[in-house]
Amino acid sequence: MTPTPTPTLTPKIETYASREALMTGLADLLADQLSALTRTGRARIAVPGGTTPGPMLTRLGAAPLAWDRVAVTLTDERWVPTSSDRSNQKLLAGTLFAGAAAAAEFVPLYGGPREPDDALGGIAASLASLCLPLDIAVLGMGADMHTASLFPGGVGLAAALAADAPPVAAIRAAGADEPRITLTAPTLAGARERHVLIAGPDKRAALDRALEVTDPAEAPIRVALDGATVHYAD
Ligand SMILES: O=C1O[C@H](COP(=O)(O)O)[C@@H](O)[C@H](O)[C@H]1O
Repeated sequence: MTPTPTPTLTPKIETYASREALMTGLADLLADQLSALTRTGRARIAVPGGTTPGPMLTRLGAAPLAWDRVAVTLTDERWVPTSSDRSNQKLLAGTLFAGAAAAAEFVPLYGGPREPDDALGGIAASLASLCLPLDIAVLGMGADMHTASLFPGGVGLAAALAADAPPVAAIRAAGADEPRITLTAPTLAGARERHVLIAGPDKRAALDRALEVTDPAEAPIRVALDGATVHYAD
């Protein structure tokens, strides 16, 4: 397995005056990009879960665009029932899909109650037919430099970082409370547009660290940074 090479990276960094401006600014930018895509065809977007993107997803989901031409998936999912507060799918239900975006086609990454490894093939096939290649990937990042569920030190990380990795992989990591399923490095890097959403000085420091190291296994966010725009507020 050959790791995805990550050269010197120089993402564009957009700094916003406040978190509110960050959420609004990124949501409006994504709505513009999706609108442009749906004017001539279909659009495919992956969005993050976790604690940060809720307000951005709510505003994006209310945008008046042709959502029936948009396929949405997650960058990653926690392997928990969709009723769990840990579920990224549940987050989307209460934010993005609470608005006009309910008309979009959603491609879930959770396929329980099986083990994630047993569900990967079916999920990869759904993604390939409905959502890949991605037009837009919106990513979060943890202070440990993980993105999606590509956790440093995770079991399954090397396979998920490989240049020839399938679209999704299962990950188990000390930093994750439950097994995860994640879009892999080539799937994320293959998105035509990549936006990274981070808030707070801890994550800004983590981004700076990630730009200094060379090994994506140490700083998995690196797989998405080449040509990406990082959207940041304190
Ligand atoms: O576990 C996850 O973490 C990252 C970062 O989340 P945050 O809570 O620090 O904003 C997120 O992007 C990912 O989708 C999520 O599953």
